[in-house]
Amino acid sequence: MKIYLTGFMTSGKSTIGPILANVLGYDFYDLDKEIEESEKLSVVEIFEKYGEKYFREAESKILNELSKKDNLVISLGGGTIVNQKNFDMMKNSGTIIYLKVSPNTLYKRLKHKTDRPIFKDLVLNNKNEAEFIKRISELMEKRKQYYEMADIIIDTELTSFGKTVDRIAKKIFYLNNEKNKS
Ligand SMILES: Nc1ncnc2c1ncn2[C@@H]1O[C@H](COP(=O)(O)OP(=O)(O)OP(=O)(O)O)[C@@H](O)[C@H]1O
Ligand SMILES: O=C(O)C1=C[C@@H](O)[C@@H](O)[C@H](O)C1
Ligand SMILES: [Mg+2]
Repeated sequence: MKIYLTGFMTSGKSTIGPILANVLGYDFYDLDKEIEESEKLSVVEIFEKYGEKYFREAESKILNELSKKDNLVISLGGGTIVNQKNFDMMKNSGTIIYLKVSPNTLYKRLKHKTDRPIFKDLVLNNKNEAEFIKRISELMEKRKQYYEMADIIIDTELTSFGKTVDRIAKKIFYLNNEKNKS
C-alpha cells in the first residue's frame, strides 16, 4: 500500500508522516527532503535560484520515482497535489490522506517560519495577521478542490500528533482488512 499525505504548508505532513510510517511498519519519504537531497539545495534556495517551475518539475519527477516502491508513506509538499498528473497518478496508485487545518491555525504555525518560500516575504516583512490570513485563505481556496478529493480527510484542528496518527492508522488497518476480504 502507498500512502500520500497531503495538506497545506505546516498542516503537519512532515511531522506526522514518519510516526505513521513507524506505526504501520512502512518506509517513509519526505518529498521536499528528497528534492533537497537530489538538488543539494534547500527548497528556498531552489525557488530562489531556479524558480518555482523548475521546483515543480523536480517534484513530479521524484514523486513518480518514489511511487514505484510499495508499503510506504510519502509526506508530499503542500503544492504537490495541485497538478492533475500528480493527482491522477496518486489516486490510481495509493491512498491520499488530507490533513485539514484552518487558516487561523496555519497562520500561527507559519508566522515565524522562513523556510517556506511562498510565505517567506510575508514573514520577513512582518505582515499583519489579517493580511497573512487573507493570503493563506486565498491560496487555500485555489487548492482545496484538490485536497478535498483525497480518499480520507482528517480534521486535525484540535488534535495532537499522536491522536492524528492513531486515527489514520485505524482507517488504514480497516482498509487493508477490507482489501484482504475481497
Ligand atoms: N497538532 C499538530 N499537528 C501537526 N503539527 C503541529 C500540531 N501542533 C503544532 N504543530 C506544528 O506545526 C508544524 C507542522 O509542520 P510540518 O513541517 O510538519 O508541516 P508540513 O505539512 O510538512 O508543511 P510543508 O507543506 O511546508 O512541508 C510543526 O512545526 C509542528 O510542530
Ligand atoms: O505549498 C507549497 O506550495 C509548498 C509547500 C512545501 O512543502 C514545499 O514543497 C514548498 O515550500 C512549496
Ligand atoms: Mg513538509
